[in-house]
Amino acid sequence: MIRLKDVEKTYENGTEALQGISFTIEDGEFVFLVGPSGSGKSTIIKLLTGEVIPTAGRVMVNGFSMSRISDRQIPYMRRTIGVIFQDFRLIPKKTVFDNLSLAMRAVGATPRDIRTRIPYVLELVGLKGMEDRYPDELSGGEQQRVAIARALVNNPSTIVADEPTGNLDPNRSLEIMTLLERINALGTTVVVVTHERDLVNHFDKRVIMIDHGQVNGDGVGTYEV
Ligand SMILES: Nc1ncnc2c1ncn2[C@@H]1O[C@H](COP(=O)(O)OP(=O)(O)OP(=O)(O)O)[C@@H](O)[C@H]1O
Repeated sequence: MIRLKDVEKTYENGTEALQGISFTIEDGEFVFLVGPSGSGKSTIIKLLTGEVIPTAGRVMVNGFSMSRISDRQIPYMRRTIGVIFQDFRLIPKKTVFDNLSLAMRAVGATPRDIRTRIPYVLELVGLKGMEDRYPDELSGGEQQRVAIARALVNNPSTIVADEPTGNLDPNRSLEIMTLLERINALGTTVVVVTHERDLVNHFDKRVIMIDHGQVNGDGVGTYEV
C-alpha cells in the first residue's frame, strides 16, 4: 500500500513542489497520476522510490516509512518497487538478457533463478526469444517492453512509471499501457504518471489530478482538464 499524508516537498532552491498532498493507493490498484507540467508528478514518483525525502508529512510505501527509512532498509524497500522511465534507461552495450540479469544479480538472485525468470518475463511483455538483442536492435516500443521486463524481473508488488509512453507514437503508447493493465490484472499495483489525456480516457481507471503541488481531483472517470 502507498499512503501520502499531508506531504510537502520544498527543494533546496525554495521551490514548493508539493504543498500538502494526501492519497492512498491500495494493493492491486491501477492509478493514473496526471497534471500540468511542473505540478509535482515526478516529485511524487521520486518520493515513492526514495530519491526525494519529504520536507513534511508522511509517505508510506509497502510498509516502509520513507521519512524515517534507514540506509540499511532502502535496498529492501526498492525491491518492492519496479520503476519505468520515459527514456527506457537500458544499458546500450548489454544484451536484453544482460540488462535483466544485472537487475537480478543486484538483489542476489542465483544463476538458476536468472535463467528461469528472464524467459518468463520476456514472454509476459511480448518479447519471447529476444534475449540476445542489443537495445539499438529494438524499436522504441520494444525497448520500453524490455524496461518493463526489467522493472518486473524481481517480482515487485508495485510498478511506478514516469511518462512511460512519452517517447512513443500513439499506437505503441496504447500497447504499452495495455501491457501495464495486464500486469496489474496479474496482481501488481501500477502507478502511471502521464499527461496524455486521450490515453488516460481510453482506460476506465482511477485518476489522481495534481495541480500546483496539491490534489485537485481523485476518482474513476474521464479526465477533462
Ligand atoms: N531538483 C529540483 N530542484 C529544484 N526544483 C525542482 C527540482 N525538481 C523539480 N523541481 C521543481 O518542482 C516543481 C515540480 O516539478 P516536477 O518535476 O515534480 O513536476 P512534473 O509535474 O513532473 O512536471 P513535468 O510534467 O514537466 O515532468 C517544478 O516547479 C520544478 O521546477
